[in-house]
Amino acid sequence: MTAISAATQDQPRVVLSARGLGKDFGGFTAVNNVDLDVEHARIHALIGPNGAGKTTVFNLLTKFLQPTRGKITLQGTDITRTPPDKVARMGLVRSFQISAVFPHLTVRENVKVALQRPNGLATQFWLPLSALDRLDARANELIDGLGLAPYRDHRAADLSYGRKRVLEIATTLALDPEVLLLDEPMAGMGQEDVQMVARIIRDVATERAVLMVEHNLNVVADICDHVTVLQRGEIIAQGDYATVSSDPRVRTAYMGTDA
Ligand SMILES: Nc1ncnc2c1ncn2[C@@H]1O[C@H](COP(=O)(O)OP(=O)(O)OP(=O)(O)O)[C@@H](O)[C@H]1O
Repeated sequence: MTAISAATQDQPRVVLSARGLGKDFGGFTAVNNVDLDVEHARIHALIGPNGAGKTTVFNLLTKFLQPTRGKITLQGTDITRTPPDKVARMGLVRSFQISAVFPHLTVRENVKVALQRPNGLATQFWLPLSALDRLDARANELIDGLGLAPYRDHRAADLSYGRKRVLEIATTLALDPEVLLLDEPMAGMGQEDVQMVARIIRDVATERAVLMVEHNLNVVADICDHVTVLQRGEIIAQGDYATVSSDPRVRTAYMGTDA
């Protein structure tokens, strides 16, 4: 590799960006003046105490809520007024947790159903065998890549909680997103599942950007490259975990003290 191409690879590439983002609900400002840059091949955490505005920021970025103020760009394109389905097709995909998985279908069937969406195959009544073969190959690739191979023919309902989350991530990856938004991916999990899902998120992020809301600060410290801390709708700190966790404002926000 030449020095120039190595340098280019090391350059952070911003794929999702927000400037001056704000949301008012009636007279109440839930999010104010949020600037955010989410980079390719990085895991970015959005943290903050309850009611800080994390979910609202997620809803604004994915366009489930219309911003009151500010601008959002995805790969350089202004998406501030773009509807959510179009934003998803442009590569910004949000995980919808287990509800996106059909419990009575097997792991393989769930992934194939998800794969038919981006390919537009679902609208066809029957498919040439070659198309089905391609679908099978891609489904197997996703299943193997996420460590679900031993459970390929298990019904989703019979999977452990952690593996259901992994299957849900697999169905999201079927859309081949450039930016993956995960809302509390570790919620309700035991330690073993947390470690498995953390490993998978790290793998997933080698080829795309991940933005996640996460309450488990051990996970954030472990796998996140960049952390944005919100409090009362505003950013109070940004940087790597070591930087934000030693920030007195963050300590006060979490503990009620900076001691
Ligand atoms: N649709 C709405 N109408 C009015 N207020 C809202 C609405 N959605 C959120 N809020 C308020 O905005 C603030 C931020 O809420 P949000 O759910 O974004 O916080 P959060 O950081 O995700 O909290 P948690 O960690 O508890 O999920 C809260 O005070 C909440 O009550």
